[in-house]
Amino acid sequence: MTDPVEIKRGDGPIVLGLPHTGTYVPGDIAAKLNDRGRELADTDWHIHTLYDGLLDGVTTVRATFHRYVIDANRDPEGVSLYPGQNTTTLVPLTDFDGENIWDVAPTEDDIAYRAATFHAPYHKALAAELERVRAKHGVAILYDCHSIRSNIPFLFDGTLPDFNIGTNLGATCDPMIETLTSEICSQAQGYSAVLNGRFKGGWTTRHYGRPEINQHAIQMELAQSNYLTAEEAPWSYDESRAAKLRTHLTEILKTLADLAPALRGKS
Ligand SMILES: N=CN[C@@H](CCC(=O)O)C(=O)O
Repeated sequence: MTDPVEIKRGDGPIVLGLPHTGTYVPGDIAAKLNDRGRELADTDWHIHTLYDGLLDGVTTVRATFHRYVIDANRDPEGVSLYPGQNTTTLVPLTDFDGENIWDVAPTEDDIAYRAATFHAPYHKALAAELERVRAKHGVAILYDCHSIRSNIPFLFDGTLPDFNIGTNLGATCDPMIETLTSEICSQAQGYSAVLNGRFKGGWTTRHYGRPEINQHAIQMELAQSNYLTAEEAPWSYDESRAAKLRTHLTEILKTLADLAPALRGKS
């Protein structure tokens, strides 16, 4: 079986989480998806490529499995990310358009198996890397990397801003982290940005973001139109759009890495 998690260790204070860029679906689970589900439309396409090589010393923790197997950015206890609003669940029953993705719906036993086999190893690795980095630097900053189509009426009205920064209303990181990130995004020419808009940070950001122990987390949800040729299959990577976006992502990551020593011991 494909290893559920890929780790690249660096010696710096930043850890990139990549929960949704994996496309691995074991054959027995793929056989239960319907044709629509097998399109894997809700992948954070090419996000690992987009962030590759932007920051020296960065650590990356990447789930190789697809979010339709089990969603690494959802509470393993099954608690909804946005109670009362349309969202997708731990093992999603629908895609982001609210359409059924299964021919054979997952049972409670299926969910428990996938939680133990995929979700838990990913988070064991992510927690261990954050611990390692924090022991070395006295501080760790988790930057959770995401992307999504910019028009999804089932999830939100209108068109999503280009940079969607989530800190669960400031709870998951030191204020300087969200302030500096927001400033860079707002000043990026030709892009729009919002802090804690529709996307406030998923379970990963909320779970690991503990400023009181010098462990900070921030989520970046990018509109896919900024680095894909089109927000539809075949989800092709657009080198020239990506190159432009990468300059701003580099500035964010470098700024956070430079900030990290000042956060050590602040709390
Ligand atoms: N691309 C993925 N988006 C995240 C959004 C989480 C959130 O902030 O609500 C997800 O569904 O896990």
